[in-house]
Amino acid sequence: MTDKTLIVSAPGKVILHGEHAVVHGKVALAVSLNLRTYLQIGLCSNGRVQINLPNIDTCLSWESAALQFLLTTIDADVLNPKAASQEQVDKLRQFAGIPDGCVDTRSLAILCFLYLYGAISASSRQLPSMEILVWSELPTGAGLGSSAAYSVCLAAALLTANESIACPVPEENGTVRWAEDELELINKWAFQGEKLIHGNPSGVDNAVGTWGGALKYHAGKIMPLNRIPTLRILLTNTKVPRSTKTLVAGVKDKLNKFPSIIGPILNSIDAISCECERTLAAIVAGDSTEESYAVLEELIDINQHHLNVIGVGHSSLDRLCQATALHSLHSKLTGAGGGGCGITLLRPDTSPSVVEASKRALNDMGYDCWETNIGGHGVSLHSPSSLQRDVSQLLTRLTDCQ
Ligand SMILES: Nc1ncnc2c1ncn2[C@@H]1O[C@H](COP(=O)(O)OP(=O)(O)O)[C@@H](O)[C@H]1O
Ligand SMILES: C[C@@](O)(CCOP(=O)(O)O)CC(=O)O
Ligand SMILES: [Mg+2]
Repeated sequence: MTDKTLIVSAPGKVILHGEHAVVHGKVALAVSLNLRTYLQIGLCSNGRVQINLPNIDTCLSWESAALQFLLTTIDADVLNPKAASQEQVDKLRQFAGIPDGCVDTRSLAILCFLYLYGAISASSRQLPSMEILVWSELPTGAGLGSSAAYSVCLAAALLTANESIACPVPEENGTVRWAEDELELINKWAFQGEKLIHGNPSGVDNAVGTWGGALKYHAGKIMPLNRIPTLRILLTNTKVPRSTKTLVAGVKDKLNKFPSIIGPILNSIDAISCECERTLAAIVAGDSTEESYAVLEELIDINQHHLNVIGVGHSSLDRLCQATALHSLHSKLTGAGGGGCGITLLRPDTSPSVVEASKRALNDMGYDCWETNIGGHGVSLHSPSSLQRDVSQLLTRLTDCQ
């Protein structure tokens, strides 16, 4: 068991195309964001386990002895991650006082932590005393993969703390990543965490959180996208709350109810992702960029209509699309929809005045709006001095008031 304080981080993501369809085995294209979730873990000897989640105003602490039931409830092999059974989830719910069917932010975060902590500790038959602090730059529950970044950080930190994977040493002012097989293990455990939060996740979000960059995800296969141009994307948060778990379940119900109506729409979304990939490659190759951007814009419009048809749109997102269309810009929801965030594609030559006017219009509607940098690196371990000064100060302040 390592005795150091560790700081890990993982990026959020933007799904360009394929959300929801990817849950049903279709292709999705996703890129990591420069917004990250940070987790600080310190092992201690006070016989307690504490988890502090300031983004969701939650700080819980248990006597390790009270958590002993985890070792009898969860019989997991750390090298072979498996999903929590219904019986295990029921026991975790009972312990944490979470009624069945509760999908609020706090309940899902606690269930995810308890399962990963119990399952990753189960092989060593020990429940280490620790303090964990998780803080994120990502809005929670807005379609930017905060749940996956949370699960990836927890998996990486817990696996490193109990020495199931190596504890690489970052250089002064540096960050370091794990070996490929260790990243695979982190990703698999994070997927189990996502299952507790999403119900039936595709795995695309935790893959981006683990590996970063741009990737194509298809039926569990992760393929890095090497031929994509530097995309300019305006990200807008409508601030309308929603739950991925509820929206994913809604699409499944619709598909079961109308398989021959919804099935073809999911196939069409799959085709949109593939066409988008080809068009991005054409831009990199320098083929008629103007025309290619026009294709990307049309794909965004078609997909936004499809997402409305499968029931994951929202009037706040319709207003976002209309507001940007007034400036000849094209937008779609990103992530689970139902509110949350939308993306607007900017062309390389979209003028600053158009961007500013669009942002102003969206701000006036009460939305947050900013131009993003995409392509943040995957899950990483930080030396404290490598953190940006504002992040470092915030973690210190939050640690001091624990
Ligand atoms: N920083 C965080 N602290 C605690 N819990 C978090 C944090 N970020 C995400 N979560 C968990 O993830 C859930 C949000 O996941 P989800 O509905 O999939 O939205 P998204 O992944 O788009 O942000 C929250 O309800 C919470 O349980
Ligand atoms: C709707 C979905 O495709 C993406 C969900 O993303 P988010 O949780 O809204 O960031 C679900 C999934 O792929 O697991
Ligand atoms: Mg999520």
